[in-house]
Amino acid sequence: MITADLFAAALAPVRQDESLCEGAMVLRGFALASEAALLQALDVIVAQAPFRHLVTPGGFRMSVAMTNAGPLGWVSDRRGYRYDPIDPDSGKPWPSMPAAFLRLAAEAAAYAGFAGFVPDACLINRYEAGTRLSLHQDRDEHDLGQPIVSVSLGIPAVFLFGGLQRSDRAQRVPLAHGDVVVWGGPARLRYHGVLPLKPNHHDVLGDCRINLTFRRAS
Ligand SMILES: O=C(O)CCC(=O)C(=O)O
Ligand SMILES: [Fe+2]
Repeated sequence: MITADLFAAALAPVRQDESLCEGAMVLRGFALASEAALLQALDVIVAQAPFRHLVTPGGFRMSVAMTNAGPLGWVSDRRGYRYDPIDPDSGKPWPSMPAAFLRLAAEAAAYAGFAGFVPDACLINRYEAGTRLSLHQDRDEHDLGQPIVSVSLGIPAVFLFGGLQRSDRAQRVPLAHGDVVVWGGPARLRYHGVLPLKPNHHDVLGDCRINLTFRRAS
């Protein structure tokens, strides 16, 4: 039955997942199936909590513009980094976590081996040409047993995925619209960042890249 097998192989969805290390995976195109729902939900969030440039505790304006959805939002100011249920710009709770966000995050986490992921924070980053995110660890979350799920939308970027020490050599991972990266378990505290974006254009999102990172903050 060679022919039938060939047909089955041709019809199976093409998934090209890449392992970055134990506990970390790139799921190519994983978010494409829910693209329309994600973008619609994003519009609702940004209307309620517009993108803004936060200030680091050291007093520098971050080049990435940020907002949040969910019960907790990540904020930075002169007092430090923290999760806060209130948007400091509006004085109101952050926009609620859309169902399409929750579902995608849970599905991607489960696919990468982290079943039962229920994020309570989605940090939304907007990058333009030249914007970068320097190497850092995501370590403000209470339960480091839960993974991070990161969804790339819009123009491409090069993601840096390093080791457990800042000085460890980082892998350069090109990320395109719809790609999802999941890291947890032994990879949860790996340093990571984003190289300065090259000017580019995306049909739906224009000249920017939007990244959603789902976290269990509490
Ligand atoms: O934009 C990305 O791909 C990574 C974002 C990130 O590391 C973060 O928001 O902590
Ligand atoms: Fe991060």
